[in-house]
Amino acid sequence: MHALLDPQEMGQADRLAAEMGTPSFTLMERAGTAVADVVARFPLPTRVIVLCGPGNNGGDGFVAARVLTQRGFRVRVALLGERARLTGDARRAAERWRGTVEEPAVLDLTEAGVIVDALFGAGLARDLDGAAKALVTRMAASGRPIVAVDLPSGLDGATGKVRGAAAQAQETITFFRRKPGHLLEPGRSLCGRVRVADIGIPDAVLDVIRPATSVNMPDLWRPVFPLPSALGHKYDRGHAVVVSGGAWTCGAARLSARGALRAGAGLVTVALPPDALPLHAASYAAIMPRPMACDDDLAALLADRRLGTVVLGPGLGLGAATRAKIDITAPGRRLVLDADALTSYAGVPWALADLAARTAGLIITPHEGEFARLFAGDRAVLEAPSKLARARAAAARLGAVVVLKGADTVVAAPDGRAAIAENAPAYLATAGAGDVLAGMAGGLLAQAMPPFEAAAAAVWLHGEAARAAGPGLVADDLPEALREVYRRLYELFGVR
Ligand SMILES: NC(=O)C1=CN([C@@H]2O[C@H](COP(=O)(O)OP(=O)(O)OC[C@H]3O[C@@H](n4cnc5c(N)ncnc54)[C@H](OP(=O)(O)O)[C@@H]3O)[C@@H](O)[C@H]2O)[C@@H](O)CC1
Ligand SMILES: Nc1ncnc2c1ncn2[C@@H]1O[C@H](COP(=O)(O)OP(=O)(O)O)[C@@H](O)[C@H]1O
Ligand SMILES: [K+]
Repeated sequence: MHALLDPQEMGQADRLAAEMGTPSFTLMERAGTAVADVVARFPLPTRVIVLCGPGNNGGDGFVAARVLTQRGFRVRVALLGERARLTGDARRAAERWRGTVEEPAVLDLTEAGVIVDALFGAGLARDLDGAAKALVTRMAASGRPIVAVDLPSGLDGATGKVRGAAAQAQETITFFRRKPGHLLEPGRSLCGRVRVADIGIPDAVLDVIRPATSVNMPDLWRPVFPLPSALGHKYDRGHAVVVSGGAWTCGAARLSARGALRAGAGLVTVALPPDALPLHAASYAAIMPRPMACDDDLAALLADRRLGTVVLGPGLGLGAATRAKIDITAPGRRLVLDADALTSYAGVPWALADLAARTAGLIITPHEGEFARLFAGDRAVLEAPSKLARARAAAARLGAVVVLKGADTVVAAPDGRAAIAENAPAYLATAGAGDVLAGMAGGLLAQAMPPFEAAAAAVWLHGEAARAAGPGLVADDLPEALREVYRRLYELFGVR
């Protein structure tokens, strides 16, 4: 699993590594050397300025400065704070640096060919202000390439938020595993290219730490991903239902239905108002339209308990009529709720929690606007410290899997597991893309994937489909592009 460690967990990894035989100063030596390796890609005789902070991030900077000097670079080192106040490993690293330690104020940062930002990393404890903020602001204004040690200083590794100030890095070198702040915006953008250095912390520490957050990658959901079997048939591959709006708004449900089919659902039924029939029939011949002139028709259709998975929301309209359809559908079924379905619960998340308890599994797929509307007034959720924490709090509140969308889509489960996506290209933000995603999640849920894994797989596949379709994509391209993505995924999973 591509685990992500928050700063506390990273500290634990550090301590466990020491218990398993690798002293923390050895880790610092390796970390600083790894930073030097990255900086050494700049050509000799590049002038390097290393800005060290008062803690171990600064210690890494001292090590990097020493190694770079040995390799022939011209290195100047400045320390934020007093040298006499350095302690522990950082003090030892500073003692091994034989050159001058300057005041940051005397340096012209624009003279640097590259700046090493070793001011603050995992130990950032509060917003930058005073001299620290001024130095980071100067560094940002220098226009020089910056290599950040662990994190751009001022970026919070747990949240991806900027605390006071942070300078755009060209590259960031972090250690052992990435942190959530490397993936959550604006952190991801600020880090530039992120490299992960192996500094000798054994993977076995993860068995103790058991991190709950990971990058959304296939290894997260591979064990439960539905692969077609030679002995199987379409009825083994799940039956998803998409509930459609009328003729004027049914494009959204058409996209969802196509997403569900291409994600591998064996059958997709669309419950639709009669005026939407020609449009759905023209969309995919493979979908099965069923008339839904009134709620009783929906109830009659769902009397067939094999229709166990339902997608509701895209283009469905707001308010009581939509809530009524959701009420009819929920008991004992797996549901994906998106768009209008979510806004129909604006400000009453507890009603959605009640509903979730009646389902056999619920995934919700809000974008930030829908999320804010749904949880309006719920400060514990809306004011949680990061997008990751908000999604987790929401999942716990609802007893549902929450897909909080965006460039850094977070999937969170009520049990605390969470995954952050990093594969969605910016051009995925286009009308209807979310409708396809909801359908794909429904398609995977129908194939008996558990809700967290179904949601995570849908998000990853959706991002890959966008990349496969390429720039200029419209939402209609996404289900088609899934064929290529599945072909590659099957290869990866060894399916012939
Ligand atoms: N864990 C590992 O396995 C490994 C970790 N390694 C490295 O250690 C780094 C973490 O080191 P760290 O814990 O010493 O914290 P660090 O980022 O240097 O900052 C703490 C210092 O900053 C200060 N300070 C904080 N906020 C401030 C503010 N807003 N404004 C001003 N000052 C502020 C704070 O002062 P205080 O809060 O005590 O007043 C303290 O002096 C990690 O990022 C990685 O580079 C590697 O060596 C390899 C192995
Ligand atoms: N900047 C971005 N980079 C990558 N993906 C994005 C970005 N912004 C939004 N997305 C993705 O685009 C999709 C848009 O969905 P949504 O907002 O529901 O649109 P719609 O309602 O039109 O379908 C989501 O999957 C979201 O994660
Ligand atoms: K840093």
